[in-house]
Amino acid sequence: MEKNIIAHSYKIDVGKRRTLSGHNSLLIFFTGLSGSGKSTLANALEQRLYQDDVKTYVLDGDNVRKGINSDLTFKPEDRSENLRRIAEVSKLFIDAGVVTLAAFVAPYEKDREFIKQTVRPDNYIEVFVNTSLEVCEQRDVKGLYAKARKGEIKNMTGISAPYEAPKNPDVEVSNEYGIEESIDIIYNKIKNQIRLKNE
Ligand SMILES: Nc1ncnc2c1ncn2[C@@H]1O[C@H](COP(=O)(O)OS(=O)(=O)O)[C@@H](OP(=O)(O)O)[C@H]1O
Ligand SMILES: Nc1ncnc2c1ncn2[C@@H]1O[C@H](COP(=O)(O)OP(=O)(O)O)[C@@H](O)[C@H]1O
Repeated sequence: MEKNIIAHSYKIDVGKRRTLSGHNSLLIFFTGLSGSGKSTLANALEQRLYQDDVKTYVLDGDNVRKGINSDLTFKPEDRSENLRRIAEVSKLFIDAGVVTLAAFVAPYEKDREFIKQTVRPDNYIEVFVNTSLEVCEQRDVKGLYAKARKGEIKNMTGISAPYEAPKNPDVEVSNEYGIEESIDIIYNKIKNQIRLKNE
């Protein structure tokens, strides 16, 4: 009992923590087809924020699907579970004051809405990387589209599984913009929501 009281007295309540200098609560969520440029843009934006001394972390397939979510496939229900866990992890990161950048296909509207509600809508910026299937397939960064066309991969988004395009994203970019131009667009959208270290 006493232990609980002591533990509680050391807890900073979330509202107070958010007023600490440099504390940020933001999830920048990049959605789009495989090869659309999500990871490239998330990492480039992270570099830009790094120059502002903002604490960041990038979540993507490389560090999530190979680790905490290595038990999941690309069936719709597993994608939902993948994104549910990503939402909960993002919530912890942003509660710790880290600007979190997430790059996932997230093809279903209901899963994206779940993420938004989990981190709270005020803390959520949706970036739709609207690169066409044609361009993604030409890039075929990981050779997945070729495999999907040959039937070697099932449930490939854009080929044999759907992508529900966001109807109302906060930001939309595409391959018509260069990488730097896309970063400028996204940065301008979020800069007022980022608290700088020395503010
Ligand atoms: N069937 C199928 N469909 C789509 N993508 C596939 C598939 N199989 C493997 N990959 C690779 O896994 C990455 C997508 O994983 P995500 O966790 O972002 O997907 S999802 O949000 O759960 O839908 C995706 O990474 P990115 O290319 O970075 O988007 C692919 O490289
Ligand atoms: N305007 C652009 N925005 C983002 N990526 C681009 C752009 N033009 C070309 N690319 C290239 O497209 C590829 C996209 O791959 P990646 O970022 O891994 O996509 P995703 O994470 O969506 O699967 C990279 O090789 C990147 O250099």
